[in-house]
Amino acid sequence: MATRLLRGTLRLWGGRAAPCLPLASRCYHSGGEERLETSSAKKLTDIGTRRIFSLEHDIFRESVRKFFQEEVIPYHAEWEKAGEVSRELWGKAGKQGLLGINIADRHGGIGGDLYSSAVVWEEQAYSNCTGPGFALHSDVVMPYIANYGSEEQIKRFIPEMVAGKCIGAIAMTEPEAGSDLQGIRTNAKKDGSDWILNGSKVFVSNGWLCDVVIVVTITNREARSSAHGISLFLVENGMKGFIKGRKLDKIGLKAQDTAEFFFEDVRLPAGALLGEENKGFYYLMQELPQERLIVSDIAVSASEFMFEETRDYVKQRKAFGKTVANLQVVQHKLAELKTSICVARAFVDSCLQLHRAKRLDLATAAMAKYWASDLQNRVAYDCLQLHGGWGYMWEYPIAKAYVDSRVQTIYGGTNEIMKELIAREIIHDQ
Ligand SMILES: Cc1cc2nc3c(=O)[nH]c(=O)nc-3n(C[C@H](O)[C@H](O)[C@H](O)COP(=O)(O)OP(=O)(O)OC[C@H]3O[C@@H](n4cnc5c(N)ncnc54)[C@H](O)[C@@H]3O)c2cc1C
Repeated sequence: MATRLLRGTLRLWGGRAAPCLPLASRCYHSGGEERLETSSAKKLTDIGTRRIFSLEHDIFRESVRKFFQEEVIPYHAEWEKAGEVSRELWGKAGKQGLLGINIADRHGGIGGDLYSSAVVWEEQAYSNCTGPGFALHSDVVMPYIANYGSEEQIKRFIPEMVAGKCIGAIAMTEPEAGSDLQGIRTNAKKDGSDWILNGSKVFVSNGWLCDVVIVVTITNREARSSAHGISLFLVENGMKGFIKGRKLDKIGLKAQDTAEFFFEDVRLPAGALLGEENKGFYYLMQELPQERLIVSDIAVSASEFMFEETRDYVKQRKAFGKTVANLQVVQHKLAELKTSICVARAFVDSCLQLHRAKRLDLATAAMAKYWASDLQNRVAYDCLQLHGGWGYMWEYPIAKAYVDSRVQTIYGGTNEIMKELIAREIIHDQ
């Protein structure tokens, strides 16, 4: 399996094997002291920076960057019009070894480390293309199946998902319940050994294209709290009574196929239950820090991208006989932006390190998500402003980056909920 991760890499090495692989199961040399942090690098998006990464990650990053440049950027405008990316892209990503990187190879995943997954999240943010829901599929949905699924479920779904033949989604939010997950109404009742599922879900990323969706469901209304009566089910496209409503018309993420679902007496076999009955809320609490870490890493990466776009723009745009970059007020704004982004990068890199060591707690992940996504929106605002009127035009990448930033403070748990989690930890009696 590991060879798949290196497929792109090998090309760069002229077909020779790279010195060592960034595998989850293997101890490898980190980059060490000689690697520049982004604050000292020529560009915030440079390859070969940040001490959490190694040379092997750099080689992998080269191949991922090339993938986004060749297979995603040229088609993205077309996908924005269609409201979805092509299925073919998923197959190409699977062939390139970009899906399920951090899933153990004993489960049919690629067996790469967390940092290699982060390389894919970051390179997608640098490409300014938000259509492909790779991070959600690989690093949100697949871990639930790998960590809580039966052997049969793992064998059935993981290899197909790694190949990009089966697209995954997760449906928690309902029209009447988002932040307050315990208020969901979608329910499953036992009928012999089967379950009968009824209800609806909304805002499901990858929803239109997905082949399998994890549905968060009430299974015990009499539980001492609703958190103790929630279960997860794997629901497959084409099941009778599983209806995909429509692709939702969003202000940004135009190529992302966010959808709504209806479940009308969907008969689920016992084998569709993911993990144990009524343990769903516990599984969500275990997995949500990773989802929030992804949002924070993407937020900082998007900020790095917007900063570099803006640096280039102000250095060539002329006003009052000199470039805009020559104006001191602009220089100070750039200094503020760069400092804020580099400070956020340092914290998020430290969270990546903690998570790799399985030490990232709920409140720290919430801090990263809240801080980085808020920053992304401030950076988007200031960078668009520095582009003047052209920044408001869709043909300029900053316009797309601006609208795509907005949702980051909302999904994965709103930033108000993040503050609740952080505050709870602060006032919690030791
Ligand atoms: C593009 C997009 C993609 C998404 N993808 C997915 C997905 O794949 N799967 C999925 O399940 N969901 C997804 N979501 C849903 C997202 O996670 C929810 O929108 C989010 O959790 C907020 O829930 P809500 O929209 O119901 O807002 P509400 O819960 O109704 O909140 C409304 C406002 O009240 C505030 N609020 C609520 N409770 C509190 C509180 N206790 N203290 C302070 N303020 C509070 C909120 O912060 C918010 O500002 C997606 C959403 C979007 C927009």
